[in-house]
Amino acid sequence: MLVSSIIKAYRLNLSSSSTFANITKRVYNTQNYTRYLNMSLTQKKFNPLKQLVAEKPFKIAVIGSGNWGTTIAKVVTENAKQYDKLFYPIVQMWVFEEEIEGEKLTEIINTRHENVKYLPGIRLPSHLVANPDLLDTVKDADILVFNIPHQFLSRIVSQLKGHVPPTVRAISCLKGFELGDKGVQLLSSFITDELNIQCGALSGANIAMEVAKKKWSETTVAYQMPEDFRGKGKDVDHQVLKALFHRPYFHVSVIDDVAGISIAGALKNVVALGCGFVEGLGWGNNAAAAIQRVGLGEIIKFGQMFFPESSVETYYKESAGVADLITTCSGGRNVKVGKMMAKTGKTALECENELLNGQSAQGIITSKEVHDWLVTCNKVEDYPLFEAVYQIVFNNVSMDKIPEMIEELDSLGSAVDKDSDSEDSS
Ligand SMILES: NC(=O)C1=CN([C@@H]2O[C@H](COP(=O)(O)OP(=O)(O)OC[C@H]3O[C@@H](n4cnc5c(N)ncnc54)[C@H](O)[C@@H]3O)[C@@H](O)[C@H]2O)C=CC1
Ligand SMILES: O=C(CO)COP(=O)(O)O
Repeated sequence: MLVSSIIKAYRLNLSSSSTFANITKRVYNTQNYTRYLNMSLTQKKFNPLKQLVAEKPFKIAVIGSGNWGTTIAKVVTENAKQYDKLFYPIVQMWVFEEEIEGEKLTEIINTRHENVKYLPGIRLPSHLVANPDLLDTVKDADILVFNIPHQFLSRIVSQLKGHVPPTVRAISCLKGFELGDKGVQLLSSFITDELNIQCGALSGANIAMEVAKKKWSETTVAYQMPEDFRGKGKDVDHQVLKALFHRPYFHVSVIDDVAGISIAGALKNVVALGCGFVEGLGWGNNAAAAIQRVGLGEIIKFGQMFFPESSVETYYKESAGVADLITTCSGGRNVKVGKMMAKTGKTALECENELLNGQSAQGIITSKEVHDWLVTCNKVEDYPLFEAVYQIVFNNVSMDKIPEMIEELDSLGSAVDKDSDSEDSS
């Protein structure tokens, strides 16, 4: 009886535009959660996304094949196979070609189904095709998933200009900003402006290797429906994006706040460098937590100041917010680079080269982009942590000075420590 009413609830939901998350909420609301847990797996596996059908299955192309690029390509290829009425089963992945011990990386991926350089030890689906030709990769694609280190985006986009019809939709998985004539820009907005295509973003607490190993995590996809939406089954909407990225081990929440998730994703990399500094100095967990607290405040302030369309809620409710800050500061590449800088005295670029085997710690460049932008706006003093990270990375300022550099002034406008110092010496 209960089971049939839950299945009925599922079906009711199907006829509305509810998402999987809403369905789960309804099950919770029945207050028969324990009995729900005891339902057979077959009943639980009823998946409303399987009902989605496209008039002509959407072709997917992934641009990028690094650590996260390859992982996301694996995720969407698994879904292309699962949702065969919605997606074309073969996914193209553009690879910046390089030779590994005399063999082309694309050939290795296409024959051994492993990206031995950027995602070693992970078996890739056989219908994921590595392609060294950018324009051939995107030919006839309906959905472009951008996933490269953000310093390469503008060059890639300029090569794509004139080769992507305006009906194509895109998602940017990059974390960073574009700083150009228009000031500081979201990468999704940059893609939209340059290619004249609608572009959303994917961002979350997602260390790539964990997702690649199918360890459970969450993410946030943000997409605003375009004015020229062509209709259900003909165009990309939130449900299609859920089907594209959601896996049993990779839970997706789809929202509208592209700016919020993008700002959080870009700036947490700068905070993670700062976190690495204090950890590398051996200052302990309290110091790391202090950096994250100040960092979260500056992230939210940056969003409100420069992208007022972003929602503060996104920073604490979504995986792309504080959860991403926590995971990156625990085990990401940026925190590792910061730690190594503190322990060895080497520069950020030396540490990136030595630690990451061709991968990128995006916080290094982002800290410069943020600094340059804040200088332009005369707002440097409002972001003492971002500025401290920039000064340490680019001007060799001593990390020991972090507490002074980020210290908040008391109501009298003076730093409390100065008083206590004079007490000590008296
Ligand atoms: N790795 C991770 O855990 C996560 C990364 N991200 C974000 O995803 C984006 C992509 O990161 P990853 O895939 O990890 O890249 P990565 O850090 O592994 O970078 C290596 C990639 O850059 C490519 N590359 C090197 N030189 C190039 C050039 N001149 N032009 C074009 N490509 C070149 C390499 O071929 C390789 O595919 C970044 O913005 C990152 O912040 C987001 C979530 C998780
Ligand atoms: O974005 C990430 C986790 O969500 C990865 O962070 P790193 O680039 O610091 O590894």
